Amino acid sequence: MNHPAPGAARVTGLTVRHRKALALDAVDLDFGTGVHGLLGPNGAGKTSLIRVLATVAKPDGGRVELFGQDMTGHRERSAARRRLGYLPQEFGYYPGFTVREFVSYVAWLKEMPSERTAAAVERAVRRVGLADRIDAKVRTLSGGMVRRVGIAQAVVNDPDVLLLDEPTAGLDPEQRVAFRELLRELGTGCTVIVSTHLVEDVAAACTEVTLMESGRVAYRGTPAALTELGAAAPDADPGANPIERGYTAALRDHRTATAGARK
Ligand SMILES: Nc1ncnc2c1ncn2[C@@H]1O[C@H](COP(=O)(O)OP(=O)(O)OP(=O)(O)O)[C@@H](O)[C@H]1O
Repeated sequence: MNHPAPGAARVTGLTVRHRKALALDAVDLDFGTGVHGLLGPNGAGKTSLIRVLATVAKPDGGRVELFGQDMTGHRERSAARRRLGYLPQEFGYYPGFTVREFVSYVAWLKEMPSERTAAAVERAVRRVGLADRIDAKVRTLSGGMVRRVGIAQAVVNDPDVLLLDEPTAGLDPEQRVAFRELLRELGTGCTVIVSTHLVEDVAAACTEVTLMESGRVAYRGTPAALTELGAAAPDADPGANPIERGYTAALRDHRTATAGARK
């Protein structure tokens, strides 16, 4: 039997605890080229997974591999970080920096060659639609614009794995549409993992959906397959859009299966 080649980001038996809370419970996931939407209720474990993949948190159990390398060693983590882009859920920035200064600083942290930095910063800022504010101080920007600066700093090094934790929170509808287009473009050559509560972002931009629930993977498939699941659900909420119905149906199936397994 042929096994597909492992993706650029892979976790096996990944367990993360926060004091008594089990945030991830022996999760196995493999992410290859494309845009992967991470969905799930509050507290499902999405941020915990992204933080481990970004190498900012250590797992309590299991294995994390990026670019085929185990992330236990300091040297491997440092090498992987240069090829990662990461937008945390709560994104820290320096309000007194201009957009250009801040994104350049991140490029420097990623050890980008200095002769490439200026053009890469301009391109990243242009990609998020902030070219006209590049020399504005970050503190003078709106919340949605600051989020876009966060996306720009995450893509400045042309990462091979891009991790975005709720990137569309606070974006206006026009910017969300533009952002989905950027995601689709990025996903053609890179592994993008994006957590969101906006199920329609997943329908519009993702090649694969991973639905988390209570630290486990509840569903994995294409957005089209999730939509089909919703269409087949007997008591679907008529007010919900097709993929939202799929989301609800997949969660319900997972909860039923988990409750059945406990009996
Ligand atoms: N710093 C922390 N201290 C204690 N418990 C935590 C901490 N961070 C997360 N948790 C717990 O771990 C579990 C997973 O949380 P996580 O933030 O990964 O979920 P999430 O899917 O990202 O949620 P949300 O959609 O609300 O952002 C939850 O039960 C949460 O309460």
